[in-house]
Order: sequence, then C-alpha cells, then structure tokens
Amino acid sequence: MSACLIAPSILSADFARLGAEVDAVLQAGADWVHFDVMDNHYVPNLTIGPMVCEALRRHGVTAPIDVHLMVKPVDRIVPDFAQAGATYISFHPEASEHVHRTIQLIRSHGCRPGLVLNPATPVEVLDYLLDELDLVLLMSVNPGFGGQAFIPSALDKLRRVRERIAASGRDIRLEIDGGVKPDNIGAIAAAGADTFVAGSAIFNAPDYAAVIAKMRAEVAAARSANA
Ligand SMILES: O=C(CO)[C@@H](O)[C@H](O)COP(=O)(O)O
Ligand SMILES: [Fe+2]
Repeated sequence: MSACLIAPSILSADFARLGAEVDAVLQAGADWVHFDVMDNHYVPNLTIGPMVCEALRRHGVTAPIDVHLMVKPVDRIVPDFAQAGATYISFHPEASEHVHRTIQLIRSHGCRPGLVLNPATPVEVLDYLLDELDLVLLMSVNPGFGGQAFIPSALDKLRRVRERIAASGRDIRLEIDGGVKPDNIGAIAAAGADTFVAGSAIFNAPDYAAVIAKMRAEVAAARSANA
C-alpha cells in the first residue's frame, strides 16, 4: 500500500493570509497542497487561478501542488498551470471534449495527470484511460464548495477503483475529496484511498498539526486492522 498523503484543501484557508496558511499546514505535517480551481461555469463558485499558484511557488512553497480543475473547457488553462508550478493537474471528464487528449496535454507540459469522478460518474469512465493516469480523484461531495457532508456511496466506489488500479499494475494514487474528517478517514482508508483531501476539517481546527496527526493515526490503525 502506498504512503498515506494528506492534502489540505486551501479552499477553506484564510485567503487574506494564503502564504502563511500554506506554510502553516506544511509545517503541521501536510504532504501536498490541494488547490481548488472553480470557474462559475462548470461549478457554481469562483476561486483562484494560475497566478495564485505561481505566487505560492514564489513565496517558497516546494511541496507538490495538487491542482483540482473544476473548469470548462479544460485545455486552455493547462499550459498556464504547468508554467505556474503545478505538480498534479486533475480535471473532470464532463468538462473536456477529448479526455485522452487532455491527459496527454497535461503530461506533455511536464505535469502528472489525474481524472476526477463526481459522485454520480460511473467508474467505467476510467476504461482505456488508467494506463495514462497518475492519479484518480474520487469526489465524495458534489464539486463547488467546501464543508459538505461525505456521501457514503463513495466507499464502495473507492473499493471498485482500488481493484481496477491493482489490476492495472501501475502506480496510481487514489485520492478522495469531500467531507473527509478524523472520524471517517479510517473507513475511507480501509476502502482503498491513499491520498486524503481535507479542507474544513483542517483549516477550521484550532491546531493543524493535531488534526493532521489524528488523521494519520486513524489511517494507520485502519491499515493495520485490515492487514
Ligand atoms: O473540490 C472540493 C470541493 O469542490 C474540495 O477540495 C473541498 O474544498 C473539500 O473541502 P471539505 O469537504 O474537506 O471541507
Ligand atoms: Fe478539490
């Protein structure tokens, strides 16, 4: 099983102090920075773009930046995020006319491609694509907002995607996004996730290090119970 990675979603950070917030979660033990990009078109909310990603790199952030694109169309913005220092770029298949081509575009710009499945998107969308992907991101809420409740059917979907990843023989991260908290992360890990996005659970907590440590401990306990 791959290492457990914690990716705080900066959607729930204090945007007025973004650099300091990102420094604080990384110092508190986070592995990645999850960067939610919303366009008020594919989803009904508007957030941040490549200039903010570049500003974080200029600020000195060296951790992987995990860009979650909730934009339509996708391709036009990919080179800008690559230039801005994105590590992973993930997108929703519903937002791209040619999903395979978008994946290739992301890789050709030196980034790692990921595909995001909404709660109602069937796992079959991964057919013919797993060989090209470095990450599958399962949404456990509908995209657009932080602070929503985890949708339980994501657990079964995690198990099904984990089986497909195992069958592919490739090293593909399985990331979960939406409503992840210390009290459900164990069940999420047991279902097969190895990369955990958490926005409100981390940024609304008084002590980032304590909540990240609690999440890691829950994942470790679930993994040893399943071993
Ligand atoms: O992509 C999204 C929402 O569309 C997420 O990354 C959220 O920002 C996660 O926030 P929490 O559910 O953990 O509060
Ligand atoms: Fe996200």
